[in-house]
Amino acid sequence: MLRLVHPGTLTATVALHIAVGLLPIAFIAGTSRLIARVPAALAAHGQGGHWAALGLAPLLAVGAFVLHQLLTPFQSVLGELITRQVDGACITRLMGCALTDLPVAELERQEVLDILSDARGGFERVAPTPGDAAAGAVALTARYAQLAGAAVMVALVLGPLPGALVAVTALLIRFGQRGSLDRFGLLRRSLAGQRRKVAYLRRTAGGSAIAKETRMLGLLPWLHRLHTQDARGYLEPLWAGRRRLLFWPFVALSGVGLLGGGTTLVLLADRGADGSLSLLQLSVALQAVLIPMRFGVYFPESDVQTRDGLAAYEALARLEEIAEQHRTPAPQPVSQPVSQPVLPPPDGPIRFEGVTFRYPGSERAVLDGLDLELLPGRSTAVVGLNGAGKTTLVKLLARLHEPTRGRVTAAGVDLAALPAAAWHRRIAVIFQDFTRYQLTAAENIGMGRPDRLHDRDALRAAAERAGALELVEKLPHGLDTVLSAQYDGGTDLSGGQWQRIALSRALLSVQTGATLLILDEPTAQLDVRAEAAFFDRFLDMTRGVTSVIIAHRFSSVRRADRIVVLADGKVAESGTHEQLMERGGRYAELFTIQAERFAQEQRDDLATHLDGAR
Ligand SMILES: Nc1ncnc2c1ncn2[C@@H]1O[C@H](COP(=O)(O)OP(=O)(O)OP(=O)(O)O)[C@@H](O)[C@H]1O
Repeated sequence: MLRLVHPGTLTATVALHIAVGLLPIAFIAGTSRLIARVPAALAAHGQGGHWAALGLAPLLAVGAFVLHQLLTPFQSVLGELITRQVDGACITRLMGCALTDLPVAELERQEVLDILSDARGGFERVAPTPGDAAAGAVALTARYAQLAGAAVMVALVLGPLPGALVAVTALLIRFGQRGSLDRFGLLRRSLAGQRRKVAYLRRTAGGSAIAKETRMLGLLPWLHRLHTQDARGYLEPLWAGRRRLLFWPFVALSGVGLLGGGTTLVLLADRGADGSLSLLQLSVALQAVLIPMRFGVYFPESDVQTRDGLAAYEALARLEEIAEQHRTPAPQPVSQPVSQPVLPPPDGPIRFEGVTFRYPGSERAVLDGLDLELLPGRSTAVVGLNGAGKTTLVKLLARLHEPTRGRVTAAGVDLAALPAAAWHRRIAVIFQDFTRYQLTAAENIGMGRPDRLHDRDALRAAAERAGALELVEKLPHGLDTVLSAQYDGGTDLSGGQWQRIALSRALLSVQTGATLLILDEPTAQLDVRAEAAFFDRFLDMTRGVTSVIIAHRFSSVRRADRIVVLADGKVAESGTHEQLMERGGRYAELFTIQAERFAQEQRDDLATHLDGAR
């Protein structure tokens, strides 16, 4: 991890810590010399020579003290610099890993989510970060420099054996405690799942979204109970572990410290009593012996930082390892030539060929031998009941998951053989839960093609095609308005307005090279009529583009070139609206039920309206 620190910063920090660590040793030397000179100064008192009798000792003591005070603040300044450098590099790696390198299937695995939560917790400064760990580790040089200085002083006064004794005692305590801390760190890591639950509840309860429901439904006591229960599930094993792994070893190690320190002090007292030590030696050794004794406590500048910060760094390293396992191509037999993936022509048909898909850890096949062809330049609407697998189909098409069996091809080329990034550039998707970035309108639209983010004409053209230009122009700062009222001059958008922005984003991709447009029910917040109008407009605007539209309400997509009904993991029916109605099958049945319900709702609305008017 220290490789992430700029060499100049690292060298300067280590040098500073060594200086700050050794200055107390110089102070001990100065004060001891001062004490030793006191009798001579007293003798010279009144004869005007008492300052001269003290010699340079006061200067050494005061100089060491003042310099120590002056340099100490720079320790935290340089420590902060190390923290920033390491965290900056790590956060870039974490973003790359979580947002692109890790396959989506991995991001849905419990174990990976736990690791991710630990890594993210570290970077969000919920716990010490890897940068804090690096700064804390470097800060230890001050402690060890001081220990070395103290041991040398004891050795000079009492001999090499007592010098070695104080050093070894301090190191034994230190490494004993470090071991305890590491074991405690492992326990903490094993509780990642529980910790994630508590963190989720705290984050949710701290946000504004839940406030309305909490008031309306009187959820507060229930939330309190849930929080207490989850917090106990996490904290009780942690506390028990702290007693077992930290407290009792601490008591035992304190005994070791007492033995080593006590032996040295007894030796010192004995040598002092028999007159074989001068006042200077006695003072030096007495003060020096106290320094190793401080190794009996945890170091506030380093211990928690290295334990938790390293855990976050290790979590990042494990995520990168998982991502790497997916990146490594399967070894090819030596006799077979390595084939380069060929990008399919953009105007070929896309086919699902006998595609079966199970989510990791699930026995149920969501798609079960599905065959489906998406015709180039035409719109295909995919409809079906809740849980029929419509979104799953989109995920396979977008290569966020790979089929368990069968394949998806574009112009005959298996998508699995293509680099995912190249395929992604061919697609524009609006997901059900598309991201509403708290950024400017320009950036929200420009996300469709980040390399065209500054091409205002392209952004406007996309907004115009999506019917969002008027909306954008009415914003307080036009395209530069932040789409969140939480920022100065920013504004919130309605669900429908957001959909238009998302559509502009997708159309920008199409304008600049994407050849397949996918809409996964981005109209959930619209009423029936608005949804139908949205899809009609969409179909008009994207004529000639290969598009896939997922919809709940059958009536909304009746104008699609082809409608596909998904059921039991397969295509149950397909055709135009008219063909499917004529056929009188599942589509016709569900369409009629939905149409009747809609007509009834309209009659009810009208009756309520008339009652109110009377
Ligand atoms: N990440 C996942 N892990 C395990 N099962 C999942 C996952 N995502 C979806 N499923 C399951 O797969 C099935 C199909 O889900 P999918 O979201 O594809 O349906 P859908 O037709 O889009 O439904 P809806 O109309 O409600 O959006 C459901 O039974 C769902 O529970």
